[in-house]
Amino acid sequence: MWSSTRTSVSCFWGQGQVRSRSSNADFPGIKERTLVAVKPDGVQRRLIGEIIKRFEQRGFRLVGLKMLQAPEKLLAQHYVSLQKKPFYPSLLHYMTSGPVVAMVWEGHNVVRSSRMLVGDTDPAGAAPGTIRGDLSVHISRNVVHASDSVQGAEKEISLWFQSAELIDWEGCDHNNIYHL
Ligand SMILES: Nc1ncnc2c1ncn2[C@@H]1O[C@H](COP(=O)(O)OP(=O)(O)OP(=O)(O)O)[C@@H](O)[C@H]1O
Ligand SMILES: Nc1nc2c(ncn2[C@H]2C[C@H](O)[C@@H](COP(=O)(O)OP(=O)(O)O)O2)c(=O)[nH]1
Ligand SMILES: [Mg+2]
Repeated sequence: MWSSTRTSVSCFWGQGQVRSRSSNADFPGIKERTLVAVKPDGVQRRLIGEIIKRFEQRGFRLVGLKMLQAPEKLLAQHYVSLQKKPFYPSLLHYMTSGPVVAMVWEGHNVVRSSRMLVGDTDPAGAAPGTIRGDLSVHISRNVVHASDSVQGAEKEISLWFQSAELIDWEGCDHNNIYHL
C-alpha cells in the first residue's frame, strides 16, 4: 500500500558511528499506520499543534499530512458504517463545516495506541489525559478522528491519501525500534 523505498537519515550514535540498520522483518506491526484527522472544531479551536504534539511525544512518526475541505463523497465513504444512524446528517454537516487536517502516523501498534491517546468517542466518558478527555465536552464535537482497526486504517488511508503523498522515512531517536 505504501512505497517501499525508505528515506534514510544518517544516525550518529555515541562516538559518532553510523550504526547499520537491521532488518525490521522480525518486528511485524512496526510499520503499522493509522489515519488521524483533526476535525473542523479542532481546526477552529487552534488545536492542530496540540494534537500533533501528543502523537510526536508518544514517539510515532508522521508520514503524511494535509489540510483539506473534505468532500461529502469522501466522508460518505469514510463514515459508511454510520449511514443509518440518526446523527449521520449532522455528522456530515459538522465534518464539512470547515477544513480538516488529515494525517497518517506510523509506529508499533499505532492503531491501538492512537485510540487510547484519543479517548472514548463520547468525551464525557473519555479519560482525563486523552485528547477528547482533555479538549472536548460533546460527542458531536469531539475534535479528532482515529481509525479503530488495522483493516479500517488501511481502508481510510487509501481513501484520504494517494500513496505518493506518504513519505517513508526513518529517524534516529530513542524510540526507533528498527535498531533493537
Ligand atoms: N451519539 C452521537 N451523537 C453525535 N455524534 C456522534 C455520536 N456518536 C458518534 N458521533 C460522531 O460520529 C463520529 C464517529 O463515530 P464513531 O462511532 O466512529 O466514533 P469514533 O470511532 O470514536 O470516532 P471517529 O470515527 O471520528 O474517530 C464520532 O467521532 C462523533 O463525532
Ligand atoms: N451526534 C452523534 N454523533 C456520533 C454518535 N456516534 C458517533 N458519532 C460521531 C462521533 C464520532 O467521532 C464519529 C465516528 O463514530 P465512530 O467511528 O463510531 O467513533 P470514533 O471512531 O470517532 O470514536 O461519529 C452519536 O450517537 N451521535
Ligand atoms: Mg470511528
